[in-house]
Amino acid sequence: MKKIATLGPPGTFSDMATGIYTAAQSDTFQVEYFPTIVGTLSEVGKSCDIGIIPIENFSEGFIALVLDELISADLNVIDEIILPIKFSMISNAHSLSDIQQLYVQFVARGQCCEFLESLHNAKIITTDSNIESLNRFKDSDIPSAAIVPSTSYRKSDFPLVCEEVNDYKNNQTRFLVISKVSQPATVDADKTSLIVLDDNDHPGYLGEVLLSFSKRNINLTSIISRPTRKTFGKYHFFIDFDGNAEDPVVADALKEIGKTNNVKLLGSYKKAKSLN
Ligand SMILES: O=C(O)C(=O)Cc1ccccc1
Repeated sequence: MKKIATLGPPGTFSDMATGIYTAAQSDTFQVEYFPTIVGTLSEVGKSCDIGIIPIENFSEGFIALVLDELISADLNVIDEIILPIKFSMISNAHSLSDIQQLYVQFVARGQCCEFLESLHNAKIITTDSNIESLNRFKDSDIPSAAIVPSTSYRKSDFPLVCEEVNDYKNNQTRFLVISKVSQPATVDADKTSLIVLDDNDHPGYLGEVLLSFSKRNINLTSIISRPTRKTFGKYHFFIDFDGNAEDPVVADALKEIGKTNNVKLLGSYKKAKSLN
């Protein structure tokens, strides 16, 4: 049976995304849980065949440490999943002003800024997963709180619950399905991800890359840079676009870009539908 790595413990949003993915596959998978996002990624191709990790929140943007891992590791993207994300705050205190400490996962923190700003007395403790926040809160013996997935608790168990503490009602996160072994793109793959690695900086560098797409009418869906962390002012570019790398027009664009740039093709896969 194939093994799939995801962020644990069970009940995280990553676990939910994993459930959606596995339910749609003909293969059966054994889910293996890891305590951190980077730890999850590092098990892909080792103890696990594939992995599922969050890559982008619709308001906060990309998760930098995932982008950095994709630059340095030899991994392929084979699918994506978009999940609605709703957070609640649960507490053992009776009023917000009594809360002394609050646990929140480091990605979740940026999605609940307004609510967290309103808590003046609480010390914020960041965690690696939303279920770690839940568990550490349950273990605490002082007035505490946690930001947790709205599906992860029973309202009647806590004296104080604030629902939908996420800044945006329509909050959602995109997850990638990652594989070490490159897999042939499915026939319905209509999106491609790549990284243009900065080792050819010159005037017009990015413009040339973009022109290879625009002159072929290929629609970019995202472009983002990450610093090389070797020299100030040097960046790698992550580009997502509509189309399959095996489509002749796309292949032609990639060939042209590849002539003068070091391109890391992450993969072509079926684009997930954004939720309204
Ligand atoms: O901790 C989780 O539940 C995760 O899967 C990471 C995460 C955090 C915030 C939004 C989406 C995913």
